[in-house]
Amino acid sequence: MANYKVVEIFSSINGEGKRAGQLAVFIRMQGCNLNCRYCDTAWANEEDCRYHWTSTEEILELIHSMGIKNVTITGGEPLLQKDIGVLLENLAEEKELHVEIETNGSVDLKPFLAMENRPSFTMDYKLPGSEMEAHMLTENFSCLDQRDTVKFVVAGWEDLVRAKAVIEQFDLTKQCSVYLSPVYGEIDLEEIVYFMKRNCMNGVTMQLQMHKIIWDPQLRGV
Ligand SMILES: C[S@@+](CC[C@H](N)C(=O)[O-])C[C@H]1O[C@@H](n2cnc3c(N)ncnc32)[C@H](O)[C@@H]1O
Ligand SMILES: Nc1nc2[nH]cc(C(=O)O)c2c(=O)[nH]1
Ligand code: SF4
Ligand SMILES: [Mg+2]
Repeated sequence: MANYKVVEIFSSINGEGKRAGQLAVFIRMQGCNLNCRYCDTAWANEEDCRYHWTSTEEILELIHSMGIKNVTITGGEPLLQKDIGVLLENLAEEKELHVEIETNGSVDLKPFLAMENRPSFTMDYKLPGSEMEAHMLTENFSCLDQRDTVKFVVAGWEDLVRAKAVIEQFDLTKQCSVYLSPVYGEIDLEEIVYFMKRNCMNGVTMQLQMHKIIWDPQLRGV
């Protein structure tokens, strides 16, 4: 039986991405292969973080019991779960659901492409401010289409400059949605708008994490 290390399941409005503001069920998995300097869920990556081995059936049942049609799988790094393909296949069969998966840009997406009704990927490209850029697999860009998003979380000017270079090098706005999002509380928000205007960044969306405005940014399960 396929099981997953789940640290929390909750419903909220999605604070990020194309469906920001809509209700979603969040499934957060334990563990990550990266260690972004600013990670807001570092607690979920700790070896001794308490998790619950949860089966595919239990996850499906919970989603149905909540009556919510958007599902966000996150972590930690959800694509590191050994059986994640089984969960994604099962969710893909539920045609009324819209499933998205938040992934850190270091895990190969190819194994998940063949599936019918595959989930939407929101793939981070980690910038210098994360100290994790060396782990990025740029081959992943060619796996993405209009269902998907590349997200750049920016800590400062250097990150903005690098994000622009990557967007241009891979012509990302033609391929998928492209988002710029601030590292919470670190960068002057006006600086992002100024940079976008100065560089005429058409087709790029700036987005703030809505849940950190509504609730205490440290709060879990929202
Ligand atoms: C916690 S991660 C989990 C999924 C996956 N490991 C990843 O990095 O995409 C979910 C999203 O939160 C973002 N994030 C983490 N810490 C943040 C912070 N301090 N401010 C803004 N966004 C942050 C990540 O960049 C990612 O887009
Ligand atoms: N409300 C809310 N929306 C989110 N969208 C992506 C999240 C994540 O942690 O991946 C997240 C989260 O933690 N909370
Ligand atoms: S990849 Fe995601 S979960 Fe892992 S450390 Fe970075 S932001 Fe946190
Ligand atoms: Mg979060």
